Amino acid sequence: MRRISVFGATGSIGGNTLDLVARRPDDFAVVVLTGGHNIAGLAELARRHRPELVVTAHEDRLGDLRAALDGTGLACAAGAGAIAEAASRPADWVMSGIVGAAGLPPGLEALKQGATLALANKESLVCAGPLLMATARENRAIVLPVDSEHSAVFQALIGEDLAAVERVIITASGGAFRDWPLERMRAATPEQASSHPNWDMGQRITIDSASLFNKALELIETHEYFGIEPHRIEALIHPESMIHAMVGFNDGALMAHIGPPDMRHAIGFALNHPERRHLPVERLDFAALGQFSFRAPDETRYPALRLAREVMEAGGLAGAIFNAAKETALDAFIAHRIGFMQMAEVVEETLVKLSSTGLGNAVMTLDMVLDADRRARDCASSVVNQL
Ligand SMILES: NC(=O)C1=CN([C@@H]2O[C@H](COP(=O)(O)OP(=O)(O)OC[C@H]3O[C@@H](n4cnc5c(N)ncnc54)[C@H](OP(=O)(O)O)[C@@H]3O)[C@@H](O)[C@H]2O)C=CC1
Ligand SMILES: CC(=O)[C@@H](O)[C@H](O)COP(=O)(O)O
Ligand SMILES: [Mn+2]
Repeated sequence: MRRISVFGATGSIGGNTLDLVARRPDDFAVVVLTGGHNIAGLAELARRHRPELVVTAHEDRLGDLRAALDGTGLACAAGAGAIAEAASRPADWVMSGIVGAAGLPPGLEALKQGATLALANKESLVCAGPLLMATARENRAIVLPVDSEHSAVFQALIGEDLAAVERVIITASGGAFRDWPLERMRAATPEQASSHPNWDMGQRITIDSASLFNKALELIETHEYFGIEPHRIEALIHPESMIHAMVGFNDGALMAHIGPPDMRHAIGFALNHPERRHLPVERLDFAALGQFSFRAPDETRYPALRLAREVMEAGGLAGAIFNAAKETALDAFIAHRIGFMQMAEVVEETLVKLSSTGLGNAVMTLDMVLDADRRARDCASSVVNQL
């Protein structure tokens, strides 16, 4: 019986993870479930999976969580500190399914206690790739990528020599506005951006898909996780979202990972690793699909891709600044305070203003990352206020 914890249980990744877990009740014992504002959803999951501990991220919701769990005998806690502490509870496998930089501290705690970290929270690698990977190495823990493209690259690399990799192509659906002219994108609303053509995901990543900020994060994630040089990593628009990534080798071969847009594949691969087991995902009928299409992303429509390359070039704390500025800009867009294309302006201006915030020769620590994150949020907020 494997002991597993799910951070971000009330979200899209959390739901898909627990769907797989519920299909094999004899194989898993649930240690921790965490959520945020969705107390009713968290309590329902807790009643079904009977974890040792249930945690909400919000201290002021502890009373609500207690009431929702009344009569279950389940222990509960609240707050960001409680979430990080919960991650230090012994578990074999931990799903990192919180959205945003808030996923970093519990991910590090899970690695410190030697768990396998199934990493959906790409922000952890963007903000603190060197720290996360060093923490895994030092504690002989494993990080398994769950982001669909990175799971695809991981699978294409099994048995291969990284030195033989010439290029990695990660695909992008193009998001909600892929066929819109740029002028129309400028006036796009959060409601319009919150609808994904292929994937069923949380609102924040769905909007990031439309701006290609999601792909920008994923370029950095590829660089940080696999150690592949930035010039070898490409983004390619593939509207069908069936090919998730391709790895090109020095003999000209390309290994493509193909499957339906269903996160239960990438989550299930990490859950069953190192085995492969049956998963309840659709089997593709290529004759019925007919064809796949591709196009190059236009960087005037998607400045996020250029910014990601600048971030990879700068290294150090630039990833933490980039992510925090992006999260702040996204909040402002969702609140109708700035336009869709202005999100990239906020991020670019924050990167320029904080360009001297570096690591120097220092080794990255969580405190440094959190400090850069705070400064970037402050700076990006003042940029938003001036727009
Ligand atoms: N959804 C997908 O298919 C994919 C997602 N990812 C990545 O996985 C992560 C999760 O995405 P997704 O599931 O779509 O997001 P959702 O918005 O659906 O879920 C996010 C989860 O995090 C919780 N949460 C939100 N804010 C905080 C916080 N400050 N502290 C602790 N918990 C918090 C939410 O709680 P509550 O809702 O209760 O407030 C919820 O449980 C993201 O990093 C995303 O980029 C990567 C690839 C695919
Ligand atoms: C499912 C997944 O991994 C998402 O990150 C997905 O890639 C988002 O779709 P886009 O390709 O539109 O960014
Ligand atoms: Mn992805």
